[in-house]
Amino acid sequence: MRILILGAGAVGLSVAAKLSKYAEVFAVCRERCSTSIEKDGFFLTGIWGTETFRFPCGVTPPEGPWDYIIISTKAAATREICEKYNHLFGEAEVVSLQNGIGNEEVIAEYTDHVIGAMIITGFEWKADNAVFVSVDGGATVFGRYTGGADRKAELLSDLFNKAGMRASATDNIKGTIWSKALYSCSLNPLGAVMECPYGDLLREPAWNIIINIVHEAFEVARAENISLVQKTANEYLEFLKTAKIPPTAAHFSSMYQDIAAGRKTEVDFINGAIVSLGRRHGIPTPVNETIVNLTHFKEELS
Ligand SMILES: NC(=O)C1=CN([C@@H]2O[C@H](COP(=O)(O)OP(=O)(O)OC[C@H]3O[C@@H](n4cnc5c(N)ncnc54)[C@H](OP(=O)(O)O)[C@@H]3O)[C@@H](O)[C@H]2O)C=CC1
Ligand SMILES: CC(C)(CO)C(=O)C(=O)O
Repeated sequence: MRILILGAGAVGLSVAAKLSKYAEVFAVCRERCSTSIEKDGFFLTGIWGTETFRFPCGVTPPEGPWDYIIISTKAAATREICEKYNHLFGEAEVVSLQNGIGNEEVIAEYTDHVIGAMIITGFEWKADNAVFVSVDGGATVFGRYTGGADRKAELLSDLFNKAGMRASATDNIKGTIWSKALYSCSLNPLGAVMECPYGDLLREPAWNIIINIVHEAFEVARAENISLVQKTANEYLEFLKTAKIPPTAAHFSSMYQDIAAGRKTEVDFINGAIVSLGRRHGIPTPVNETIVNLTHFKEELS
């Protein structure tokens, strides 16, 4: 199987490393990363174990055809990646291994072969050729975009499992992506602005804000006809508190890490997407809008 990973950073390089033992993989990454990886290998540490990997990577992808093309940039770069590399898409299944709402819609403008994914494992840069895998909030889930059972999504999930990365396939990838977006819009920006790990957000003043974020987002999800496992905002909040926060309680959000490193966050594709979809449906989302502004304010101050 031939797999191309486009925009390989903390997530993409780690996944490339693990898959490289079972498939022909090439990771398109920044030159600083490929230079270090070619010289010393790629170091993975943390809950997936400690191992050094060697796999092909660089700034220029080899020719296709590819079976799967995995996009693993931040959401803001999805269109740029599609513009630059859509000539390689061919019959490949193009997979969004990203956070946020809207990546699959962008990819679908360039190909009919779109697979969505939801990943809830934590990856932190340690060097240009080193990543620490910090937390595991559940299996990675793949599914045909926009829905339905799908053999190609199942095959990819099987390969991830074989390579030691917990995965499954779903016939409702939209619902799965939205469920992660609800988790991210509740915890990610607040953790960044307040500079605290997820576990601290269970304290009452933070939780009061999260209640409002989730209620607004839930109304938008309903207007978008998203099928979620939890049928009410309160049910989701209970799930967040009891099932999702505990395994990632010590984690500092990726937006916190982005701001600390002087990068822009993905807030526009998480809470910002709730705000813009809310506008489309005439649903007020003042708390999510405030969170977007607060996060941008924090980005500017840092
Ligand atoms: N890190 C985590 O714990 C998790 C992340 N996610 C999601 O996964 C996605 C990827 O996250 P993550 O890996 O952390 O992000 P990173 O920023 O570490 O990785 C993306 C990489 O793509 C590079 N890149 C951007 N554009 C191009 C291009 N045109 N050509 C080559 N390389 C390019 C970036 O370089 P540069 O920075 O120089 O632009 C960066 O190295 C995000 O949507 C994130 O929210 C989901 C679950 C957990
Ligand atoms: C690392 C983790 C599990 C927690 O936020 C995550 O999935 C993310 O940042 O998107």
